[in-house]
Amino acid sequence: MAVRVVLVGCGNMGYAMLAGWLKSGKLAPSETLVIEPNQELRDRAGRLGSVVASSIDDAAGDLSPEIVVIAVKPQVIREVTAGYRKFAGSATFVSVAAGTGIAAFTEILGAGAAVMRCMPNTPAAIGKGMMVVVSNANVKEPAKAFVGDLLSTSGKVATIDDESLMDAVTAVSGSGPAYIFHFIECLTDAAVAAGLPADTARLLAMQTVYGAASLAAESGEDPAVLRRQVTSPNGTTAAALEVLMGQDRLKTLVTEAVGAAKARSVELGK
Ligand SMILES: NC(=O)C1=CN([C@@H]2O[C@H](COP(=O)(O)OP(=O)(O)OC[C@H]3O[C@@H](n4cnc5c(N)ncnc54)[C@H](OP(=O)(O)O)[C@@H]3O)[C@@H](O)[C@H]2O)C=CC1
Ligand SMILES: O=C(O)[C@@H]1CCC=N1
Repeated sequence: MAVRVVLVGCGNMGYAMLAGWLKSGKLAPSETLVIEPNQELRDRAGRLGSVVASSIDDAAGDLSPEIVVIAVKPQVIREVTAGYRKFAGSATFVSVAAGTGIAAFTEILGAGAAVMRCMPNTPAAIGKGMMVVVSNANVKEPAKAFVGDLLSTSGKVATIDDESLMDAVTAVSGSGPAYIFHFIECLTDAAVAAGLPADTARLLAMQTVYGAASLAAESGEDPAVLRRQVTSPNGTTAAALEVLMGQDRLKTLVTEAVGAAKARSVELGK
């Protein structure tokens, strides 16, 4: 089968998306070409059945991909993207890099290049990702639909028209899984400090976050209502929430954290 999608960079994010796409069956492994210099990561992609190469120049055959997904670090994105200029006339480029704007890509690929920016997150690997997409005017409807279809296999897809919102998106859903993982770490440590064995502590922390997020998502209920349903007057939850919510402690911390991530996204784009 001909290669339809070239994935450039198969680290944490690239692999998470690739795994999601292939698991869905919407793309055959042989329709994906992974360019990744790191042999271990290349082999990992190869085990999913993707065609792999260490550089685009080493990739065999005449390629005419529909989509080129750029999933390398923002620090190397310009030099790496320049190596794919030859596909700019025919393929749609999809960048998942934090910060780097569409204008940076059209500077490198030419003003007529079709460029989409997507901010995914790592739960994409199990089909539970959040992907936010913005496109330039050169992206044609069929390519937009194909990318949207592909991304939807990795989770929920939202489209925005205002690219400047991408810094905030990155700070919330792009980086967000790390905040939740850290919360699980903290709850686990607190459970151990409260006397539970380590494996029980981990199970309780994980299942509680999973259950609470699932209930919030599936019930569609306002999280504040769900919170109140747990909180008996003068009970245990009220005691804990006084610590977390008193003087808006957690809210202040989360707002500061999201602000720091957003500021860093802006910086990465410079
Ligand atoms: N991790 C996440 O949760 C998210 C990441 N992103 C974005 O995704 C992008 C990738 O991040 P992440 O996956 O975490 O980073 P990783 O470092 O895990 O992955 C990037 C990979 O690209 C490889 N690479 C370097 N140069 C080339 C090249 N010329 N051709 C092909 N591959 C190359 C790197 O190899 P080597 O290490 O050997 O240089 C590395 O394996 C970033 O731009 C980030 O902003 C967006 C949303 C979420
Ligand atoms: O930390 C980062 O810069 C990337 C972007 C969003 C998640 N990871």
